Amino acid sequence: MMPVLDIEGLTVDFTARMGTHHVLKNVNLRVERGEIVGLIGESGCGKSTLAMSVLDINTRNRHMSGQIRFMGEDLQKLNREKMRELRGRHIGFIPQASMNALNPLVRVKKQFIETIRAHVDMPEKEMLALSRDMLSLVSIDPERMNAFPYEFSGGQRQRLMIALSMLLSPELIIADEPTTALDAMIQLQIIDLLKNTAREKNTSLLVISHDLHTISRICDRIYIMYAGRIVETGTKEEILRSPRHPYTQKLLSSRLPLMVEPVRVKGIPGRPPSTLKVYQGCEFLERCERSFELCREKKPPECTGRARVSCHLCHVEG
Ligand SMILES: Nc1ncnc2c1ncn2[C@@H]1O[C@H](COP(=O)(O)OP(=O)(O)OP(=O)(O)O)[C@@H](O)[C@H]1O
Ligand code: NI
Repeated sequence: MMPVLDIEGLTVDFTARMGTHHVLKNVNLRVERGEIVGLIGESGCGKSTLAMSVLDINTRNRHMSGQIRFMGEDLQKLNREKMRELRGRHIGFIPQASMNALNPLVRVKKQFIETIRAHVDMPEKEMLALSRDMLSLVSIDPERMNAFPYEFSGGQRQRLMIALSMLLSPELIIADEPTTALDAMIQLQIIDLLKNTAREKNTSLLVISHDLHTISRICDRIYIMYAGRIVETGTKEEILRSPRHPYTQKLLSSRLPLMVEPVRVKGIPGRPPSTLKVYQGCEFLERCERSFELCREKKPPECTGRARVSCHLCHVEG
C-alpha cells in the first residue's frame, strides 16, 4: 500500500545573517497507513523543521530540496490553495506548545465550528454533532462546548487540540511535542489518548518528541534524529531492545523509565554540533566514546529503507 507520508532526501537550510544554517540533512522518513511513528531527538536537532516542511509553513529564508509525498502526491508541486486545503483537512497539526494555540477569548464551540467551516460545507447542526462526538472521544463533556479555553486545565486544552486536529478525519496527524509542559501522569494520559483516537479513526500519526521513554510506548516505529540527520530507525522493539547507534544507546540510558521515582535526569554529556558548520565526518563524533579514525574522515552511510543505522561502527560490525 502507498505510504501516507513519504519523505526522501529532505534537506533544509535557512539563510541568516551569520551564514547558512544546515538544519535537515538528507532525511528519509515514511509513515504507512494507520501507523504511529515517533521522531525523537534532542532540542534543536530539526524535528519541528521537518513538521513545518511537510505543512509548508515557516518558509522564510528557507531552502529546501528532496521530496515530500503525501498520499502519493508531491507536495512541492501543489499550489498555495491546494496546500491550504491539505492542511487541516487531510493533515492535522498539533503544534508545539499547542495547549496555548487555542484563542483564549473565543468559545470552544466557535473554534470547532470555524475549523470545520473553513474546509467543508455542512449544515450547522451536523457541525455541532461532529464537534460533540469529537469532544466525547477525548473525554471532554460536550456540554462544556460553550466554555472558553481558559476555563480548561492545560491537559484538557491539549485534549481539545487533539479533538480539533481530528475533526475532519485527516489521513495524517503530526503532533509536535504533545506532552511537554504537562506533568508525568497527564503526559501518559495524553499520549494514550492520541494513540487510541488515532487507532479509532484509522489515522496515521507522526509524533515528535525529545523524550524517547515516554513517546515510544505508543509507537509502531521510531526515527532517531541527531543534528538534522536520521541516525537510526526501526520498530519500537528494535530501538528499545537492541539500539545500535551510540546516540540511541545514550538516549535510552540517559533517564530511568517514567514512573520510577525520583526521576534521574543525566542527559548526554556534550553539545550537538553547530548548524552553521559543515562536517566532513560523523556529526556525533565529539560526543561518542566509541569513535575511531573513519568517523572523522567520512560520513557514515545514510539511513534508508534498508539501512537502519547511520554509524560506521555498526557497518564495520555488520
Ligand atoms: N527560520 C529559521 N532561520 C534560521 N534558523 C532556523 C529557522 N527555523 C529553525 N531554525 C534552526 O533550526 C534548528 C532546528 O530547530 P527546530 O525547531 O526544528 O528543532 P527541534 O528539534 O524542533 O527543537 P525543540 O525540541 O527545541 O523544539 C535550530 O537550530 C533553529 O535555530
Ligand atoms: Ni520543536
